[in-house]
Amino acid sequence: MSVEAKKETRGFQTEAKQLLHLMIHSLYSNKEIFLRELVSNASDAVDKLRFEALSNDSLFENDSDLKVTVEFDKEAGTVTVSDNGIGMSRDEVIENLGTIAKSGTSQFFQNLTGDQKKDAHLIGQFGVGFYSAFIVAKEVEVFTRRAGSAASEGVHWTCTGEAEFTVENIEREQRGTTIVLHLKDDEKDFADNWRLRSIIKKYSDHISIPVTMQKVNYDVADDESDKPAKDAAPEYETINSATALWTRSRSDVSDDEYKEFYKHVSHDHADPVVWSHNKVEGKLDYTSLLYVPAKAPFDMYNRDAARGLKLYVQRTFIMDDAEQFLPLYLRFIKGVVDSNDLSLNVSREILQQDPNIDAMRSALTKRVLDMLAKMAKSDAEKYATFWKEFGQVLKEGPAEDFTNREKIAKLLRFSTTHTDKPDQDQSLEDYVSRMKPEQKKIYYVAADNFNTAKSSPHLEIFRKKGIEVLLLSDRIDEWLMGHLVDFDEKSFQDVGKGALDLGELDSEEEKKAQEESAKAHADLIERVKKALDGKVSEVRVTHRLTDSPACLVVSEQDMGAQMRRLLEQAGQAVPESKPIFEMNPEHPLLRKLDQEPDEDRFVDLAQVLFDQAHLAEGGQPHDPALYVQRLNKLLLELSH
Ligand SMILES: Nc1ncnc2c1ncn2[C@@H]1O[C@H](COP(=O)(O)OP(=O)(O)OP(=O)(O)O)[C@@H](O)[C@H]1O
Repeated sequence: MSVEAKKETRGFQTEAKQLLHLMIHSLYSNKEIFLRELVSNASDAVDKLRFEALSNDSLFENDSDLKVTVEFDKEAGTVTVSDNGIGMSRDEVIENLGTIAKSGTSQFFQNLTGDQKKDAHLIGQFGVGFYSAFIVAKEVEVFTRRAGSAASEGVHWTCTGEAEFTVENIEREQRGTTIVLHLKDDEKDFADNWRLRSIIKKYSDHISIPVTMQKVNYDVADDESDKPAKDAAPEYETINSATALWTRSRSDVSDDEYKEFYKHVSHDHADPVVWSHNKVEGKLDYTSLLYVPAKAPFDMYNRDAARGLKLYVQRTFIMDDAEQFLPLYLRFIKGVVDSNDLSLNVSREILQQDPNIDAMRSALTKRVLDMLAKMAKSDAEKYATFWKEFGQVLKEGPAEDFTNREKIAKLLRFSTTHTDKPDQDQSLEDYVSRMKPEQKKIYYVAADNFNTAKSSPHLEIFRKKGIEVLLLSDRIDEWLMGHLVDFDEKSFQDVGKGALDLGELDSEEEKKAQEESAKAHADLIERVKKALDGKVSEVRVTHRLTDSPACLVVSEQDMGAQMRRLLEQAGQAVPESKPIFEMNPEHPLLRKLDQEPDEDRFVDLAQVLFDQAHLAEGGQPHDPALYVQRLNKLLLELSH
């Protein structure tokens, strides 16, 4: 049955056009990567065929010698990459080569700065793929047919890297894909035997199927040696090692090979930061190769974003994004797991139910946590960069993974009053090593941003006594603290919660003085309580303040103030609770208040102090206009 050629010209999606333009310009200094990308895609296509053929042998069409072939024609100025993999249907060609249907694409474009250097870096994180062909080609032709389809359902796609591409149906005997690059005039040097071979060796050695090229004729003069042998039937030879990299022993794989393999599995353009390669034998039999990327992907916080490892069973590719092997808080890890125990027709559903997968998941989780701990120990600078990219995700860990709470806690980094800098670079072990002998708890303050945390009135007594406090300002921090409970047998204490109990950090005299102060100010406490009329649950004198007149505290059982604000912003119902108002009776304003005979002015001043306590912790007065009125009234009286 012949299929109508149906030639059509289509426009690229606008973003694809922009991406193409940007890529051609920003990757100009590393042009040869186009071959890596095309060979990588070809190898993925072969993996997919092998997988689909597990349940439908006929897809091999009597040709199960799976490989990628690279050819060139010096005179015509072309380089051709062919595979006998899964191929594409007409719809798939349009879908895959005419749109960039990736989540995060629009964020990517929002992040572009116009500065070519910075943007080149961004494009690295995005992955360049098929379009990189246009770095060296003025025109790209794709000939393809999906495995299992009729020869008449071949497809021919062409594009000159401008706004449009064409597609038409063609007859194609051979299943799989052939990509022909018509090189730009100044890139014709790529149509060269030795150049192509060395690029394949450099970037595609780890590809597990053979990457072949035509044999060269060594018997002729040097200038002829880059021409294919003139035999009747051309002979091909394999250029790469063609063994799955993870099956090789660690000592046989160079760092560069590990890095190139990472780029193949992750579609990332940048080098990974660290990796861990392990064979496990015994009850379970599997190999894993896990990588930590250098940069967080744009869609790390998108719930639907792809995550997980590439799963192989006895070296046969089974699926991408197998998410059952690692917990969500390690979703940034890339790599491969190859099991000898699973069945070749394993599905996502089966993976979810298999108890062996749980065992692998906890082993792989430990492996990743150990790899991170090792990096933190051996290279603080590297770890700091890692933390900047992925720290927020790791903070989800203690809530998700109770068993590894202690291990994860050791990996956390914080800002603290020890450095008073926004950089999160202090570990809990650092904190504990600096604790005073009498100190029993790890103190923290949580606020909307670093500056509010750092200037929180709750810290005044801690600063005076030289006690270190963690300064938390990430959205997830209070959630994290709710799940950490303790570290090194020391519990965590929010300095804005409950009555301040410094335990042995306060001397007996100090404790006595506090009790006496409370008694001496009983009248003032009553008056303020009346003035604040139902807005607070309690009024008391405090000794946590040295410079501020007053602050707010929530009771031990109540939700922290920062968590409350976050939930309110998200439109969630938050249980009603009133703060405790703590005053510093030694402060001149409080002394003045204590002696204020005019009841109206007393109420105004008490209300202003209450509203200011809200402001100081990054909150809002309940009635900002009324606050301003009261404050102005007091200021005017002052100037009389
Ligand atoms: N040789 C090929 N055979 C079959 N399908 C292919 C081939 N090359 C590309 N494709 C299809 O085109 C899609 C787009 O390829 P492209 O290289 O742009 O992106 P990718 O490989 O998915 O990811 P990345 O851009 O991160 O490399 C692929 O996902 C694949 O479905």
